[in-house]
Amino acid sequence: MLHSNLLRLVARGGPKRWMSTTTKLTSVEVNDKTGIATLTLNRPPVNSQNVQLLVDLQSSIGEIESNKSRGLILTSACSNVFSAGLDILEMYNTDEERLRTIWTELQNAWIALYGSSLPTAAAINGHAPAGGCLLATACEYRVMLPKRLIGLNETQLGIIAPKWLMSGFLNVLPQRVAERALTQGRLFTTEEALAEGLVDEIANTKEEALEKCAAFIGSFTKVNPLARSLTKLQFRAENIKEFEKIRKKDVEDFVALASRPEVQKGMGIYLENLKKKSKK
Ligand SMILES: CCCCCCCC/C=C\C/C=C/C(=O)SCCNC(=O)CCNC(=O)[C@H](O)C(C)(C)COP(=O)(O)OP(=O)(O)OC[C@H]1O[C@@H](n2cnc3c(N)ncnc32)[C@H](O)[C@@H]1OP(=O)(O)O
Repeated sequence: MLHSNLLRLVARGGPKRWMSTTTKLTSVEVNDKTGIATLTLNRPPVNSQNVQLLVDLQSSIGEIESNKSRGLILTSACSNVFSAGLDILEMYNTDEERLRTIWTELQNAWIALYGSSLPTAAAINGHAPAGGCLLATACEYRVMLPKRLIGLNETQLGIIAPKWLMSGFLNVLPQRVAERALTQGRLFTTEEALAEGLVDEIANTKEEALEKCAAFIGSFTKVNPLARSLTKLQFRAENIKEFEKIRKKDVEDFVALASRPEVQKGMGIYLENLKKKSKK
């Protein structure tokens, strides 16, 4: 009781310490009382994942791990979007070297989060399609605001999510639900996501979502951290091993796919439609 009251107080603006951070598109704030770090994605308007955001994300995860925080909460500074996934503008009309860098940094960011020994939770305070869902499902626990969308919608864009990118999704959904959702490119509403187990709880505000994530991380207070992390990593080891085997080839596959003229044309149309929609 005392512990959960303390978490609530702290989530509402109790004593906080800003850590020194050299990154710009992510920030890290460690709560002095709980030792829990909040990692915020801060690339308005939609936290689309460009190389800089992905590199900053890795650096912030490293910072949190080396500062021995008790856990990590991933959230967004954007008011209605957790992350819109990869920055399509950055993948459009570019060269192979840039594509190689984008994909390598996406892989690096995913493995840093998925393979983190810390307890991790996502406070999903907005839409989380594609790469946004990837980051959320790399965490161990998800709390989402109502009436937002989450999912791997790649097939809707005519693209294929590789196996490693589905790992987190497959960790939380029954195979049958995951297969159907991935083949349909389905985006779940928050309420549907809760019913299927893609998210763990719903919160009405970002503050409440942070509080619930902190309570999840607080649930490990009495568990030996080494035993906890080794147990977590045993569950994830097979996916990590498979990923390590194919990661180089996966980069080349992505570069080949994303450079295809018809894929580039599709990206152009998709971007145009996004822009038209945002002007309405
Ligand atoms: C796509 C080709 C890929 C090639 C091959 C890849 C194979 C690998 C497979 C999987 C890996 C992962 C891939 C991805 O992550 S691809 C990205 C998929 N993301 C989406 O489909 C989401 C698109 N965005 C939206 O649906 C909405 O923006 C929203 C629901 C997230 C938020 O809606 P709203 O708050 O209404 O904002 P706007 O739509 O008005 O957007 C504001 C602004 O931002 C621009 N924008 C949105 N998303 C992106 C994005 N992903 N990349 C770049 N820019 C984006 C949008 O165009 C607006 O711009 P403005 O008009 O200039 O203001």
